[in-house]
Amino acid sequence: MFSLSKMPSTTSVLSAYTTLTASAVLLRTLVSEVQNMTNQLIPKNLQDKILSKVGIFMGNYSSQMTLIIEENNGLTPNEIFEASKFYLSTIVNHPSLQRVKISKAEKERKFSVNISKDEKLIDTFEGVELIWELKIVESQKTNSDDGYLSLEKVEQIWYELSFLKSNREMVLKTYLPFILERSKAIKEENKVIKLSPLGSYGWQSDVNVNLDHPSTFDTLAMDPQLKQKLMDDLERFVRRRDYYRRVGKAWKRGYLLYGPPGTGKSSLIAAMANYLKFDIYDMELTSVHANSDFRTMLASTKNRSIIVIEDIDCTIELQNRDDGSHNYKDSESQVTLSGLLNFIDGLWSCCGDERIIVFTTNFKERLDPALIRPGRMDMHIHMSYCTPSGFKILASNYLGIKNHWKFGEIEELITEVNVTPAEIAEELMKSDHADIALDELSSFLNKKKEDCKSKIVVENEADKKGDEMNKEQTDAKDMRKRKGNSRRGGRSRRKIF
Ligand SMILES: Nc1ncnc2c1ncn2[C@@H]1O[C@H](COP(=O)(O)OP(=O)(O)OP(=O)(O)O)[C@@H](O)[C@H]1O
Repeated sequence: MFSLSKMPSTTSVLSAYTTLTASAVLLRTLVSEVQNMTNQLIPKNLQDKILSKVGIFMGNYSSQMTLIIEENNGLTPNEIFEASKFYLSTIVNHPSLQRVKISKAEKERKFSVNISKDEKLIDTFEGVELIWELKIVESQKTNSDDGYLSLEKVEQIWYELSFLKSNREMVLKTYLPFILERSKAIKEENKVIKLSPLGSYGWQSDVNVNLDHPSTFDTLAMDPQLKQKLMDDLERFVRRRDYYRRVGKAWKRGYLLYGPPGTGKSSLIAAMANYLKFDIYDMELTSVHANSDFRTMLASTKNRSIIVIEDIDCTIELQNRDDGSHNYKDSESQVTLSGLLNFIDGLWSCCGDERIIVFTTNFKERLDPALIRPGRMDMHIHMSYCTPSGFKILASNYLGIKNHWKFGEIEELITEVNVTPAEIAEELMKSDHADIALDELSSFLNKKKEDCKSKIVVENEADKKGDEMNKEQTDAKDMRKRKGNSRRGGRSRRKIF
């Protein structure tokens, strides 16, 4: 029981306090001495390691600090959280981890792995130990939508990043920026390229699909120099952000791909998208009803994308709509060539960065000169019939061979006939055995050559017949003229109409 007689006197309390203070001073001096000796004897890195261990086991939080990285920054996503998630997924094979979270979205190709709740992952950066931990707290929120009360599960998620206070500067100035950069690179590597239709309804996220087109510059059969030129051009384009700003040009580039059907125009677009990791918007001009739609469509596309208008020659009536012969009251409610040109390089085309516009056509000569004049489409790329070097690429793709005794004969035939890479690809796919497939191809090419010869003979004969008929007609005309003149007796020509 508490009694006043047992209370210590003021003098004894003061004396105890003095003793304690003296001991504290003594202890501080001792600690400082030990610190000095330690600094001289033990390297800084090792000291940090020991301290961090001591900190963990003895709960000495004074030497440690923890950064809280929440999922959201108010209403917007927290970029560091996202980056940390990507980064941690690349180091989950660390031996310090016992449990790893694994998942896969239906449309994704790869598993996604990450640290699981309350699991500690120790990363080492520039010799410093950094301890990551994922925290999840579940709670329930009451909703009162439509007058009904319902309970909603809410998850609060954050990462805790702990390290020694002495490394604070390094973490903020080097480690976190490194994570941001690294996650950007990983995102790029794993990016699934999307293909979306683009019509007057704008871009609809629910109709986009993963591109999943296997075409790459390696698999494309096209003139090697042209291929290299295009790849260099694309690379220069993506790294020229500052250049475009400096010269006052919108950061976009236009390519016109032309050539016969089956020469690889669509495959080239897919190869470009795979190379740059750009999404593709496939614009359906037939679904555009008014010039004003172009603006909505442009605004709905994302940066780092390729906008494709295939078979632009099929929309040739645009030319007539715009040639002034039609007196449209309101050009905004019509689709006109000038509307399309505005879409390509007008003011609205400048909203957004790293945009590529690609037109394809089988008939370049049918296009309105305004569409292809210099400066509008930056590069015109001719996709030609197959060449011997193109055939070798296809043989390597389809049969996995670099050489074969039949190559010489086939290459010669290819220079004699117009054959598309698509036709060659189809023949090569007929068998897994190189001998059989190449035999098929050579018979196909020989037949094509024969057909071509007989076609030329028929055409020549038709030309000859035509020439003869023309000659007969001209002779008859001359004859009639001569007769008429003699009847008129040199009178001046009468106007018939
Ligand atoms: N240059 C090429 N290199 C590799 N494969 C090609 C090439 N050209 C065509 N092919 C093959 O032929 C198929 C059809 O080619 P693609 O659709 O790319 O041609 P296109 O020129 O776009 O034809 P179209 O004008 O009819 O749209 C492709 O899937 C591909 O397998």
